[in-house]
Amino acid sequence: MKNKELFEAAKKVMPGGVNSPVRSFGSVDTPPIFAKKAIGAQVWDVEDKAYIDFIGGFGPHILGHANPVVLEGVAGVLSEGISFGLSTAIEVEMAQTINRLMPSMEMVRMVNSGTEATMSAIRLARGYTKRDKILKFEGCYHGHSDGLLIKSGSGGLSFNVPTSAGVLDALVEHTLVGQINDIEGLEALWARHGHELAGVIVEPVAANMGIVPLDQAFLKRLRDLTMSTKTVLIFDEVITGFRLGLGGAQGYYNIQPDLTCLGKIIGGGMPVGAYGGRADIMAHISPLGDVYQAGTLSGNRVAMAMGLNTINYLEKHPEIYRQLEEKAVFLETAMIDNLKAAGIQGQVNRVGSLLSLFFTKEPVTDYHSVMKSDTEVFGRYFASMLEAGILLAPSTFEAMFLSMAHDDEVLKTFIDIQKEVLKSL
Ligand SMILES: Cc1ncc(COP(=O)(O)O)c(C=O)c1O
Ligand SMILES: N[C@H](C=O)CCC(=O)O
Repeated sequence: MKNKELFEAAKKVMPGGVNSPVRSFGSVDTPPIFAKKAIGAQVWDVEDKAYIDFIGGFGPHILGHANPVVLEGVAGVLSEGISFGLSTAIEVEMAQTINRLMPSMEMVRMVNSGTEATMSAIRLARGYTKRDKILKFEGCYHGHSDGLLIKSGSGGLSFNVPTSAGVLDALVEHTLVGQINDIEGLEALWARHGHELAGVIVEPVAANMGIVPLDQAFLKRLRDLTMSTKTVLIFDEVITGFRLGLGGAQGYYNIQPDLTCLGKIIGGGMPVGAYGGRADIMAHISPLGDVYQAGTLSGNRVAMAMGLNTINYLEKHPEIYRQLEEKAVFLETAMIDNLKAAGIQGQVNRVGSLLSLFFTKEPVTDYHSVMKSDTEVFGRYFASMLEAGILLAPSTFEAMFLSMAHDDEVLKTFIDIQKEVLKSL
């Protein structure tokens, strides 16, 4: 079946024709493609058209799609059974590996998605502190658990439902919302509510309203304030974990949170999540403590094997992070040049191998400047790039992910195509 036929068929049996809203391409007003396969930096759709891919599965494929390194031994794992309702040795190895590379994660609990990780970390913060309120930041996305779907980023922002229907008012009431990079606002909020806060959750690099770097000074102030009130600081590193470096964003910024949430890369593309942190806090998780959290498929062997294959490779080849940085700087510079050549006022934001292009003349440093970017122009840019064989994430509010499979030739092809597309807008 072709893309169009599949979408028509899908819409009859799946809400919006998709299992995750962003995949509908709804916010860029373009019919979606259906993927058939992906290898390296390329994705093919069901009509066998090839695209250079910058979605990267929304983050896990740092080594490129279907990398043999990631898949090694997986067939053997499958043939021995993948979930037993019992613990397995590979789960211990995963926790030890995460703990070695991210020492703030003294204890680790595996779950099946980033959503589960953040939801569980919030519950733990509340159980540990015996307080109700939490703080999140406008435009940050932490998955789709009720209490975090408030002024959120990603699909919520793209589809204009940042605060979801169906979320209890009581949860909205207990979720305070701040602004990233606004130290004064943070201090004012702390003066009023600091002692009521169980936890603060933050993406240390905002990556779900496009890429918006957080100032180190802001993160540092957040760390100091949370310490002063014994509020649990939670870094949501579902995207940044093992992407900005082996030590994640916390290593990159040299700021240690109390709890960390991981996902994506640690499953090598399989459903996965993890949360972990200070042993004295994690000791409140069942069966040690009274904060309950469980999972039939948690720590499943395929996700553990593919995640460990990825992490072990990254650990053996730490030069990868320098190489990714070089690729990303090359791309960033060329994108800025392309914008100039086309006479378009735009902003390229980048942290490590995460990039964003915003169609706005002012620097993008927070939620409000993100919202000044022109989503209609982005829609036209997206559609023309797709037509020309470049697959971008289908929203201004999603990141561009680079992988080791994006070699010079691939990057140059992107740059040449982008130059022409920008001129045509
Ligand atoms: C920062 C962040 N946190 C949490 C999530 C939720 O992860 P998942 O989609 O695996 O539930 C995502 C992505 O979806 C994310 O980007
Ligand atoms: N921004 C989200 C994850 O990082 C996109 C994934 C999704 O919602 O399908």
